[in-house]
Amino acid sequence: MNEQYKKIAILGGGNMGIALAKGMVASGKYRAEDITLTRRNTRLLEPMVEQGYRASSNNALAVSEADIVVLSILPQQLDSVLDNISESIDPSRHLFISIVTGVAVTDIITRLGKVVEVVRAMPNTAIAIRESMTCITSKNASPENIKLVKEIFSAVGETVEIEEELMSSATALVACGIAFFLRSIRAAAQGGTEIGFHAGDALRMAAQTAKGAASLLLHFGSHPENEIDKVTSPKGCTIAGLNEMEHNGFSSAMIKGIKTSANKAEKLYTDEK
Ligand SMILES: NC(=O)C1=CN([C@@H]2O[C@H](COP(=O)(O)OP(=O)(O)OC[C@H]3O[C@@H](n4cnc5c(N)ncnc54)[C@H](O)[C@@H]3O)[C@@H](O)[C@H]2O)C=CC1
Ligand SMILES: O=C(O)[C@@H]1CCC=N1
Repeated sequence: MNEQYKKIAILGGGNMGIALAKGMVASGKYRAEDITLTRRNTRLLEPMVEQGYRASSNNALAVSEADIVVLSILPQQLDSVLDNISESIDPSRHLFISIVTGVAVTDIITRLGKVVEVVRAMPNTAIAIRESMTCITSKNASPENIKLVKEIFSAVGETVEIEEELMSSATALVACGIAFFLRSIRAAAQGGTEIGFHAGDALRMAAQTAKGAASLLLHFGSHPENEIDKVTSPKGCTIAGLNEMEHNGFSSAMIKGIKTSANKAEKLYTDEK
C-alpha cells in the first residue's frame, strides 16, 4: 500500500511527535488528516488541530483506526501506554515505529504480549524542518516495512540503517547531538559578543558559520582536518585560537559528553523499572 493512504497514530504529541507530524506534512507526501496525535491533555494540541491534524486522548482508539503506530512518549511513560493499547493491536495490520530512547524491539513485544513488527528510529529535532539525521533499525520487520519507515524519515531528512546494538550510541550522536552543537554555537556567540558584536548579530554570525562548516563536510565529503588546514594560516590567528581551545579540553569535553549520553540512553528505560 502507498504510504500516502496509510493512517498514522503518533502516541505522544510532544516535542518530537509534533515535529515529526509537521515534517511529514511539509514533505508533501503525507496529509495532516491522516495523522492522529495523542496526549493526555488534547487542549495543548489545538494548534495542530487548526492545521488539520487529528488529536485524541484515547490511545487505544487512535491505534484501532491506524495502520502505523508511532511511539513518541518518554521511556517512563511507555509501559502504561503499551498496556493500554495491547487489546487494540492487530499484528497482521499494525506496524510500530518507536523513537523511544533505550527501548529495544524485544522490550516492546514482551510488554505488549503480541509479536508486532517494530522498527526503531532515532531522529532529532531538526525533523521539524526536514533536516533530521535519523538512524533506523529493526530486528523483526519485513524488508517492505523497513523500506516504508525509511521513506517516512527520508521525507524529513537523511537516514542510515544501523544495528540495534548501536541505537544508544546513535541517540547520543544524532539526537543529543543537536543540543551539543547548539551549545557550541552559543559559546561562539558569547565569544563574539565579548569581542565586540551585539548578541543578536553574534548569534546569527555564529549559526551561519556553523552551517557553513557542516555544509563543507557534507558537500565535499571531506574530513574536518582537511577543511581546518585550509583555515589555519602558518603563525596565524586560527591555529592560535584552536590550540587554546584544545589546551582547555574542547575535543575531550565533546567526546566525554557523547560517551556519557550514550551510557545514560542505554539505561533510560531499564532504570525506570
Ligand atoms: N526530544 C528529542 O530531541 C528526542 C527525543 N526522543 C525520544 O522521543 C520520545 C519523546 O520525546 P519528546 O517528544 O522530547 O518528549 P515530550 O515529553 O515532549 O513528549 C512526550 C509526550 O507524550 C505525552 N504523553 C505522556 N503520557 C501519555 C499517554 N499516556 N498517552 C499519550 N501521550 C502521552 C506527553 O503529554 C508529551 O506530550 C522520548 O522517548 C525521547 O527519548 C528521540 C529523539 C530525539
Ligand atoms: O534527552 C533525552 O533523553 C532525549 C533522547 C534524545 C534526545 N532527547
